[in-house]
Amino acid sequence: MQSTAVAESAETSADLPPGAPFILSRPHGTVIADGIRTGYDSAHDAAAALRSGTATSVVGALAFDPSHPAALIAPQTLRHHPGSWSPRLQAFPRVRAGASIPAEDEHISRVAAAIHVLREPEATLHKVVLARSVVLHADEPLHPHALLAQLVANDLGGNGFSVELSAAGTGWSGRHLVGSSPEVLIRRHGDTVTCHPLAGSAPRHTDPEIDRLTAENLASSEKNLREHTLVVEALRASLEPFCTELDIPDRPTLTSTPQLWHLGTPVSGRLRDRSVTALDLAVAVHPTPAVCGTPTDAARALIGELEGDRGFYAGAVGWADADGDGEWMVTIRCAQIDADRTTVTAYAGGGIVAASEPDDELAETTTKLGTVLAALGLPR
Ligand SMILES: C=C(O[C@H]1C=CC=C(C(=O)O)[C@@H]1O)C(=O)O
Repeated sequence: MQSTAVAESAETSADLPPGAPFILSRPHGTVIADGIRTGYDSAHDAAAALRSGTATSVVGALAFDPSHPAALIAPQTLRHHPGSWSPRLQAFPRVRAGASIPAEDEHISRVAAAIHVLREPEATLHKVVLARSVVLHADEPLHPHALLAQLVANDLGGNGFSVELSAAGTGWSGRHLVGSSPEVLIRRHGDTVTCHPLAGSAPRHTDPEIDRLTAENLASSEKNLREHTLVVEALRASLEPFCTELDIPDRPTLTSTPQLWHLGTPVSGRLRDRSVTALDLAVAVHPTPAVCGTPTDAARALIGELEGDRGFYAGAVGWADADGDGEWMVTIRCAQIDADRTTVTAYAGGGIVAASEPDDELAETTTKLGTVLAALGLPR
């Protein structure tokens, strides 16, 4: 059995070594991994190592497509700090916005084509999440932790993550995934399982009255409630076999980021079998219809056809320890930083249902891209 140093620190401002391969900052605590004992490109191998005690903790990222390599490691040390990370902000190199992939018109056409399929009288596809990316160019290498620091500082809850992706193998060496996700895929603490699926969005407004009305409209929007229900029902089906009790409110509540309002449902359950780890649960529930669609296989096939490989966007990042506890976030509001650190690709998608409108869906992705763009000092 390996021994990984697991430290609990009382410091509020966690020290982040520049080479740390993993950090997850959350309002209730920050987890930092340092050093790499073993890399795993298979989530199943990592989960087995954790169960057998070969690894005493596992951190990293799952790709959007579960058949693609994961970027997981058993770290040398895993440190837990109370509260979110208090970053020291660093100066950025100049960053310029490049191409949208696909072009905005093409994204609108793809959404229109998906809506056509969803509206067919005999449609078996009920929802698909379509995404686009924007390529950004930095004049000088951009350290992933510099972007992370700004994302954490901008987020009200101090959410943020940075993961080194080399463990995924060829093509991923030296690349990073950095973001500030508001969506909890799964959290396990003892026998308590929680998650907070989000689906259904509206942009924030600087005028408080318009902002309030926007939120109210979102809470009663049939189209957004439909998008949301599909995610909650998929999670119910995935979690039921693992839980003796499952508490799922009938209606979602409003939750917000600096850029968006979302519909969210706080789900909680009691774990049937304590040998099931947070990583096992993440693998079991990913990808939810918040990033893929309903039914999963048909939606994933359409995404593959229209977008190609998403890499680690719309996957999951998180940690699990020897007790099986851990937390995994959905990798949205994020960017992949290439190995030379001058090319940064930011991603955003949105759930499409029969009642969606293509222009609104383009606007929604633009708003979501604002999380990363604002952190880099770029206008939306
Ligand atoms: C897929 C993304 O967001 C998901 C999470 C919240 C709301 C969503 C929506 O309203 O479409 C998406 O399901 C993204 O930000 O790239």
